Amino acid sequence: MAETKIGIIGGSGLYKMDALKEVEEVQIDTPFGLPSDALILGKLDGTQVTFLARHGRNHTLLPTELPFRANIYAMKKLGVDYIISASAVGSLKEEVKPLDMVVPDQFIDRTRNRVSTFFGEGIVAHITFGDPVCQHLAKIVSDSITASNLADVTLHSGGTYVCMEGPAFSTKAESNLYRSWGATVIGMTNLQEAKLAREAEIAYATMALVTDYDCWHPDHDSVTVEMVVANLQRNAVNAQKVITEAVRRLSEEAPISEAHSALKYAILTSLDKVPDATKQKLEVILKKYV
Ligand SMILES: CSC[C@H]1O[C@H](OP(=O)(O)O)[C@H](O)[C@@H]1O
Ligand SMILES: Nc1ncnc2[nH]cnc12
Repeated sequence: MAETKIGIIGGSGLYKMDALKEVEEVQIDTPFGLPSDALILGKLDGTQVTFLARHGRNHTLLPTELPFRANIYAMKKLGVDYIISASAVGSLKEEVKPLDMVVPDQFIDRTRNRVSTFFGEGIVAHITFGDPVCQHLAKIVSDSITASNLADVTLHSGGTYVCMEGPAFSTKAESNLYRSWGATVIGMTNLQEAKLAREAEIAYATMALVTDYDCWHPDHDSVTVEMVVANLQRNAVNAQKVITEAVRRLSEEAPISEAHSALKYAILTSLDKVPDATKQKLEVILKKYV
């Protein structure tokens, strides 16, 4: 099986990458169960990458049901050091319009039914998460959006992504609350991925595709799945162009990220006191340190 340093997680509307060549599907079992779908290994413009459809290729998993730990663990097992996430989001700001692209640099966690850590069962670790996105990778994604010269798409570099539980969209009171916090976009999936990727020492950044104005905007209809899907279909080709460019730059630059050493000072428990079963379970993540 080919080693691959670059992972792509495709969200709503991005269930496969048409430009992938020499494709191989691998089903990876993990101590946290099966990932959302088989991982697709292939070459994107000559660079080996791993692609995963976040909700499964037929969109069968709710945000709450996503096996976030299995997804990140499986990527780590394949040698992934960088993850680019493509995600549909609603806009919380007038100037961030449907079809625009945002590369968020902060998150607010409004989820309540999810496990967001690999640790526990005899090992305690606290990663630093003040800057939850890899700034080098985020810059590559932003620069790739600019370089792709997409008609009618404005890039917003930076901004706060509110991660809500779903599956229902927000109430107007919630949407306006997030606006009062200064947040930029809202989605249901990226916070756990970013946290678990950091724990697994994988650099993470998101290309957020704006599909709607959520429900706060007085001049726009409240968000519906129909609206999201229609805008995603318009944007899917753009998304793949940007990802191809970002993968090209990433394979050339291969920046060292602070994420790559996130566990260096984070693990509090002496490893000789960690139960063997836990060490085995986390082997893929801990191997540098044991
Ligand atoms: C189809 S609208 C709601 C759905 O879309 C986003 O998914 P993803 O982040 O995987 O692109 C949002 O988070 C919800 O899961
Ligand atoms: N308005 C919205 N709220 C939550 N997730 C979304 N994904 C796309 N649009 C969204």
